[in-house]
Amino acid sequence: MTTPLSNIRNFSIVAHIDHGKSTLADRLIQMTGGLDLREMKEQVLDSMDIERERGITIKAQTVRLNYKAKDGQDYVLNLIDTPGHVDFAYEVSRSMAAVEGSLLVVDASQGVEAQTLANVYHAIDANHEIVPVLNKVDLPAADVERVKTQIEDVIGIDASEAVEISAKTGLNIDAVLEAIVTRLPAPKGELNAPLKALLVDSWYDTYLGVVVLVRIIDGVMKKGQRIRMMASGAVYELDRVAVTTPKLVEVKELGPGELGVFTASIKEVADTNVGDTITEDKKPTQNALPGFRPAQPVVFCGLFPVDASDFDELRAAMGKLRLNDASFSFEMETSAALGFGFRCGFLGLLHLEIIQERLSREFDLDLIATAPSVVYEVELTSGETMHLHNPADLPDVMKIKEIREPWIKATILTPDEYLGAILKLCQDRRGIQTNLSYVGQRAMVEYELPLNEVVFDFYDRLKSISKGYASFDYQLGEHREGDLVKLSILVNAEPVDALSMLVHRSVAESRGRIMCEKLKELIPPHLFVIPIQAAIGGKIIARETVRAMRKDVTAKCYGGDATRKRKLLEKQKAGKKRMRQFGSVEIPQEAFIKALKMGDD
Ligand SMILES: Nc1nc2c(ncn2[C@@H]2O[C@H](COP(=O)(O)OP(=O)(O)OP(=O)(O)O)[C@@H](O)[C@H]2O)c(=O)[nH]1
Repeated sequence: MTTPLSNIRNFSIVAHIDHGKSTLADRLIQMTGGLDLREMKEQVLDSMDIERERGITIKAQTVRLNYKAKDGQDYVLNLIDTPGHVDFAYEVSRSMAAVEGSLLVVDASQGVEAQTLANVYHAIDANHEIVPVLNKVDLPAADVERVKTQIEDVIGIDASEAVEISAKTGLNIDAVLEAIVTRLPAPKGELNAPLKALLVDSWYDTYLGVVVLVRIIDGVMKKGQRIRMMASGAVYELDRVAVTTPKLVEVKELGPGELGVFTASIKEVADTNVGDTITEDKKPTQNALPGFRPAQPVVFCGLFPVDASDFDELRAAMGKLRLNDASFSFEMETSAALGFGFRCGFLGLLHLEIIQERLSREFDLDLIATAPSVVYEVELTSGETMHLHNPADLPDVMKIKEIREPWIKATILTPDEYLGAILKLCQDRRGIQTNLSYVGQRAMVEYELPLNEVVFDFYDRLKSISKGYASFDYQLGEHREGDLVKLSILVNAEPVDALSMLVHRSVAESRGRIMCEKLKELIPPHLFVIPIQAAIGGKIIARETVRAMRKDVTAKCYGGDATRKRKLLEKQKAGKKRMRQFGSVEIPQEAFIKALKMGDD
């Protein structure tokens, strides 16, 4: 017997980073007996180690709670915990499509902040009923009235009935549960219609294989059923149907309005399309649900093992990561300086750093991330056109008729106060403004921009100059001819292809100078002077020098103190591990990321 629709509530929690979303989720689980205290590890929903250490949520987690309300009825509350960081906005919007309402958590001592706005817009766009929750009222700095006014002025939703809580002490958590029941709508759906379910997410579990998270819209999903993925046409037989509390608990069936998971011996995550509609093979629904646009990579770069013999391990590791993170794309690449590696696409700089951190931590791989690039069309004087993935492969300029670069149509939403700084940023990145209008309190500006001006730090620059309030989306446009030149970086007169990039002639000199200045700070002194140069073709356009210094760290410890000498040499050896040898110069691997940040940080 499935739960009647009127006794189901599906909701997400949206908040600015660190405002208390995960702590509140833990409290709700504790209050509804999802797990007993012994099982309640700190932040039970933030499952990945990196999430716990960085204190951020990456994957949306779903929990089913059983709650006896004050009206004496039993309710099923399905909670989706969503990522707060903008890199994972795509996860947020997908989770929103699966539920009917949101708790908007705002730290009563901080007030409405960047991601509060960015994430609540996702909830508003998904037509959610929104219940404001003021958290951390235990803090002396909490100012409930100010924050209520702010929510009404900045976001434009009524906060007079905001629930005031402390997720830390447990104050008033029961009022949140009552608000979920009384103020959020029950889902709609037809029990006797053909099965129609939304594929919300999928991941790879070492024991269960591919697990798929679904929201049932109509009909019933049960073990043994033959289902069809409407986008791919693939047909599977359900091995098991379950709910996550957050432990996985098998159930006989899932009815309309319910959130749950299934396994069906699906080989890999890539066989599932998030946003797809799932129906019963022999009695399919007539109309599929509106799907999701696949997440588009915003940042592209090359990833290479510091130690070339790690290549096969890197390939295997990336395949495993891809199983769990469908938004991470990669293809093989070779570099003269770095050997074999992969050109990868990410949702943003944080996503890049997390993938790199996971690869080094979970697979013990030391990697180098190279200069970002996009795919250029190079028309040669011979008449043929080549697709250039790697700037290092640019043919001799005498053979090039023209280079065409990909452009995008970008839409930026921002509170009016940041508009000026954003227009300047777009101008500096060769942007062409095509439209400027107002959507409520927000300015909406549309720009055509070269993709190579966006791939690396545009997104982060946009966030930092707008304090995270601006949101950015883009559609790929056509390729256009551009006066592009290859900017090479030479360290100790050796070209480092991993740092070469194609840039517009008008910005080549300033980019070259910034790169040399950064590398001068990032490359440690050696026993000899190291010249660092930027060049276009054979012409040097910028130069810095790394001074020489005595390198014998043990020179200071004389006499018999062998222990100290050994410790110092061990420390020096460990430091070498993360270096990459270029000719006679050792370049630390983080230099490749930091040198490329064009911002002032
Ligand atoms: N004083 C106080 N601290 C709280 C309260 N709720 C959460 N915190 C603390 O605030 C910090 C962030 O809490 P989280 O629940 O991880 O915040 P979050 O919104 O989940 O952050 P992300 O997972 O990064 O999105 C933690 O140190 C919590 O202990 C509260 O009610 N009062």
